[in-house]
Amino acid sequence: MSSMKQKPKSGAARLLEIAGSKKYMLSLSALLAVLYALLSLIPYVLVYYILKAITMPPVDTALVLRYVIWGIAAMLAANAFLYASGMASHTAAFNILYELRMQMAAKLAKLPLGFINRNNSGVLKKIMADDIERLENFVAHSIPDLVKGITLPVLTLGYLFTVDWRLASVSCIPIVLLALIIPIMFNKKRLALMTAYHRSIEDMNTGIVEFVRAMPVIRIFGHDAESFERYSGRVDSFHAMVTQWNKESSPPFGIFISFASNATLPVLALGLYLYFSHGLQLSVLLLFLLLGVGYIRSLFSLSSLGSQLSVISHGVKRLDEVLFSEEQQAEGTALPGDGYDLRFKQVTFGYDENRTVLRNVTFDVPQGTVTALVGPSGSGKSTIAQLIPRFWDVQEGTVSIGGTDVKQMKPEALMQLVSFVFQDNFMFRQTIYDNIRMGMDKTEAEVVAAAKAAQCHDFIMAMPLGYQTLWGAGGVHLSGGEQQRIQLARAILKDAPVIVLDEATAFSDPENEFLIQQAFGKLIKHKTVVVIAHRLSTITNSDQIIVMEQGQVAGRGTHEELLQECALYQRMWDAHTRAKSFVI
Ligand SMILES: Nc1ncnc2c1ncn2[C@@H]1O[C@H](COP(=O)(O)OP(=O)(O)OP(=O)(O)O)[C@@H](O)[C@H]1O
Repeated sequence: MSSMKQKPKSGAARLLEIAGSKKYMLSLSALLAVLYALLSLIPYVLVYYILKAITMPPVDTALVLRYVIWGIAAMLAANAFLYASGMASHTAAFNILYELRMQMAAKLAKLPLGFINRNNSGVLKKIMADDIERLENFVAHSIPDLVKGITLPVLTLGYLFTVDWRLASVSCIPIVLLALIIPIMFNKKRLALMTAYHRSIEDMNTGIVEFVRAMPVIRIFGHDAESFERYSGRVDSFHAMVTQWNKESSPPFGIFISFASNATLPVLALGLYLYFSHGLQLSVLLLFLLLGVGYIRSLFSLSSLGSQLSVISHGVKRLDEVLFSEEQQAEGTALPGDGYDLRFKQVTFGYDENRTVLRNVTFDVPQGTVTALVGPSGSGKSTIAQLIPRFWDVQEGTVSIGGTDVKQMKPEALMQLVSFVFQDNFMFRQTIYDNIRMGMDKTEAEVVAAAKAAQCHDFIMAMPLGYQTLWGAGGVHLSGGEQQRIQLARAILKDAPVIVLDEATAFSDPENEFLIQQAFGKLIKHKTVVVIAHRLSTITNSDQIIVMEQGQVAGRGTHEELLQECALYQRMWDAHTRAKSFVI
């Protein structure tokens, strides 16, 4: 399989490159498909000999019987070869699927974690499961079909030319037609249309999923499917695309289908003429009526191969976008340095080359202190947070903990150092106990102590099997606030010296606010903490507040200092106090 560093090929070339990794298996499958094609012709040829024998008395019954036996034997052998060819191509296909999935998994492990967050799990699942699965179709079916589709007509027509060149020439009409139509069907314009068509199917599917997810909001605001533009727009554009596709592809395809379906007529017309006026043998005429059009079926499968390939290539393109995307820089080997001071030094970062999101950001978070990040939406707070556990790598400057650049640190050591409390509460389908322990090397007493500190113990004990209750099993339900506290229990158990926390996680649920604040207090005690703040009142006591504005540090200090010195902070504080006095 190709090196991850080269630029990927595209279309059929890339498909063949992928298939090429199991060359021998596929060559075997192709060879067996050729043998199938050869043997599957024999019964027809024997029927011709039988007809010849019985139309020319005296009939040699022993010979006819021999022909019948050979015919049956050839038919059985042909099917055995077809089976073996399918087995070989399927074995190759499943091996390729396995390898690609392993490559994808290995690649995902090397990509920045932020890449996985950005491409939501649904998209990655689609690539790893559906797009790779489609390749099975190409390798296991399309390649043998292609071999059969070419070999069978060539062998058939080759043989027919040895019997009667005039009728054989007329039998070639469908092939000539296909040769003329294929370049028209698959010209650049149609290929582009085909790609647009598949993209429009995907857009529509995404629109459908969004529509279903957004149903409560849509209903509350009194909308329906038509007024939900993202849905209706996509359905409309799919409809327009199908109409255009039909308009463009129907004429050439229609011509081919109607000629190919009536291919018997010219053979029959010429055959009858030759039979009545040039003494053509009846057996020859029947042979051509059987074989002269019999090979057309395999041409039909060839004609649909093009559109199948386009669907598969589209999926492989998406797969390659992951397989060839830039990996995180080589893993560091350094162990954490002294202490847990966190330092951003002249950090510049953008998610892509075209747009800088953080510009020259410098600040220190001394060990054991709390720093709050505030600023308008989109100012870069979450981006700063994500750079600490190296979800992304900075383009310029350094992020260091205890004096060691996080890029130089051993990834496992960095992960030990930092707890990142996400906004999404992710629960695994396993017991509550394992959901807290998360594979960490901790004792049961430690797990329970963490659950108690996070104010989870009581509601866990009220569940049917306590800590051993399976999350996701029927009837097990936890409120949003309870799930947040489980998340805090995980972080407390991990006991990492650096904590990155999205304030929304800690305080978003008013009912649980008191309990969550208690858990939060236990979590951050004596830790180096960076908190992304959404409500200013909760962070006025922080040791330090960093005010972000359009990716730059606009102010730094304590609440009182910033009220004196930072105009943006003053405006934010005013807005906050006004909002608090707003009563419905
Ligand atoms: N994964 C991503 N890929 C590309 N751009 C991103 C990504 N995440 C954020 N951005 C962009 O980076 C900029 C800073 O976003 P960021 O989420 O850091 O801001 P924020 O201050 O945390 O905003 P909020 O308070 O709304 O969460 C925004 O313009 C945003 O559109």
